[in-house]
Amino acid sequence: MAPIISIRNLTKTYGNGFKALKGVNLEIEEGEILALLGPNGAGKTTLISIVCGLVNPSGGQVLVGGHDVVKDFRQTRAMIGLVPQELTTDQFETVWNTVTFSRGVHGKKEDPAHIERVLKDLSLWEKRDNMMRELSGGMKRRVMIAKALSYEPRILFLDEPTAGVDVNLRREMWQVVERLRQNGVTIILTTHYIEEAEEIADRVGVINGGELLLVEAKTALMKKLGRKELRLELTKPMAALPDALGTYNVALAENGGALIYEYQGEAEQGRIATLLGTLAAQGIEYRDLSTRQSSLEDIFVELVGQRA
Ligand SMILES: Nc1ncnc2c1ncn2[C@@H]1O[C@H](COP(=O)(O)OP(=O)(O)OP(=O)(O)O)[C@@H](O)[C@H]1O
Repeated sequence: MAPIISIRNLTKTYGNGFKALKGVNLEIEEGEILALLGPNGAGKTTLISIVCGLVNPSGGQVLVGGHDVVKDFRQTRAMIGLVPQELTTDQFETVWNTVTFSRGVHGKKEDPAHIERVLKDLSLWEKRDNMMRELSGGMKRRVMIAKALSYEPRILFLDEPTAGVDVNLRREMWQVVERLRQNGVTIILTTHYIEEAEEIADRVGVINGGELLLVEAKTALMKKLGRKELRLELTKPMAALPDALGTYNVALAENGGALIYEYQGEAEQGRIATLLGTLAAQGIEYRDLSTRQSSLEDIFVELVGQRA
């Protein structure tokens, strides 16, 4: 199947000479959820803005549904819903009108049944006659999504959908995204929260300094780059590592009270049994044992050299 979005050798140099994108290649399949991670100024918003036709590329090409975003702007824009970071609604308008107007602005003919479905899906139906200013922050964000869905886009861009919202609201938003995916909408979201990408994305792209460092299925990424740690709580603390453990990637922690073996991939995992055998042979006893997998956050820090 042809990808719904195809980005080829995309570059963007702003008027002041700043290179915000340096040759980005990316294909996005219909129905997937892609999370774009990157520190401030990485180029995420620039990339989204070009795909949405709001910023002109300096070089390369973007196809949406097979159409060029510059030449066939109308067709491509109609396929995309964009939920920006800032809340942009009239505070004295009702929820119903806000969402209905948005459909009209995008040139679609009235369809109250569709608006009703969208509002119900986003748990906004009870609030349809309330004014925007009467809503909580989380509800306002959901109205922003409803506005984007009002004209039935096949692709939805969410620019930092949960920036600054509390944990409960964040979880609620993730459920909304999951429901949208079940309806077949392709979703691209930018986020600073690694946990968010870990929770809801199928694939993760990491952008830094205008370059897409990698884009990979989340599970494959965790498998490939993720490290594991085996931790043994020792019965008797050790002052130093015995020579017999010299060939293993082990270290002492907690003033010699714990032994940590860091490993990556199946081969190193296979050495756990030998390591435990060596410990037994040395008379080193432990009272507890646990393993921990490095998170996407650890992987990100390693790639980008800083936190998201
Ligand atoms: N109109 C502009 N003129 C000049 N430079 C710009 C312009 N817009 C963005 N930039 C620069 O391009 C770089 C990428 O910006 P962009 O907004 O795409 O980053 P981002 O990854 O979305 O960051 P954030 O996470 O902070 O939103 C930044 O260094 C920014 O200062």
